[in-house]
Amino acid sequence: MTIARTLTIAGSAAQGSAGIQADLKTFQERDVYGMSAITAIVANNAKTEQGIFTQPLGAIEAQIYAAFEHVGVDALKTGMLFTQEIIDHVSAIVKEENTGHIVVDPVMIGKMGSQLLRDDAIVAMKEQLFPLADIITPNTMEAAKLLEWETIDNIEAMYQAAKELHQLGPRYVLVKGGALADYPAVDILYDGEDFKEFRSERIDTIHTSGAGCTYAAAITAELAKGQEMKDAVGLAKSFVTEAIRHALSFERGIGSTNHAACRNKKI
Ligand SMILES: Nc1ncnc2c1ncn2[C@@H]1O[C@H](COP(=O)(O)OP(=O)(O)OP(=O)(O)O)[C@@H](O)[C@H]1O
Ligand SMILES: Cc1ncc(COP(=O)(O)O)c(N)n1
Repeated sequence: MTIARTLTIAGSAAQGSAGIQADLKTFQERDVYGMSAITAIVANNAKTEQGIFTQPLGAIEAQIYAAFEHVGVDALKTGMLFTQEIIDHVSAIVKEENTGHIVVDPVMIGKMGSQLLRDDAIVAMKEQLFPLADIITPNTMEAAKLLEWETIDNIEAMYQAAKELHQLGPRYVLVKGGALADYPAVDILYDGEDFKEFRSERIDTIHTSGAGCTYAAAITAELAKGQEMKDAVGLAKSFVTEAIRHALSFERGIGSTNHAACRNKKI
């Protein structure tokens, strides 16, 4: 039996909703083979680096090589990379090894407030990683930070941001509008020529931890299976919308996107 092979290079989110955990759960739900290279272990929900345990560069490198050498990779995704050193190292390996698709989710701050990318690592993300990417998937806050804009608070600004981010070298830019509370959940895809909007109704829930990771992981899975980018994003959008609709509350603040919400549906 053959199966599409996916790799996530990201942080471990101990509470299970986001990061590596969200990615592997999503890969499983999308019927692809999932592998992981853990960059950091995140065991905090607070606004400090306490509880963030960065992995040594050698350990990150060994995990990525294990995936490429023992199995092979049809598509990979990056999530929390945290430091400039990790971005430089991962970019160099991916450039040398990869022949498949690359999805870059420029994770910066977790929904629960953890800083997941240091400010001095943003330049490396833009210069080293974005030119390698088939698609980058910033939310509005991340897009504004990448462009050194004060804010992105409407759909016109999302369009403009997608255009400017495309100049940094990725094949596609997907600006996610989940944080724009006055609008439906609109995301803008741009390929350097054409725009496409992906819309869903806004679901009234606070339990969206992991939504961005789940969305990018689902895109990665669909690309690994051979879908074209627009179809991959469309399928992933439907998947993440259901995961938010059936989100899990653990009655302790922000709960989790439900990665298994589509298990018995045809999406
Ligand atoms: N309340 C909501 N209802 C419906 N869709 C939503 C809602 N919030 C976010 N989304 C959608 O979920 C996907 C993830 O977007 P979001 O903007 O939350 O990413 P993110 O901020 O990177 O997520 P995370 O911080 O969880 O990684 C997008 O398709 C977005 O439009
Ligand atoms: C290790 C890790 N990676 C990514 C996220 C972002 O996801 P969210 O913003 O939903 O918490 C996270 N919280 N933790």
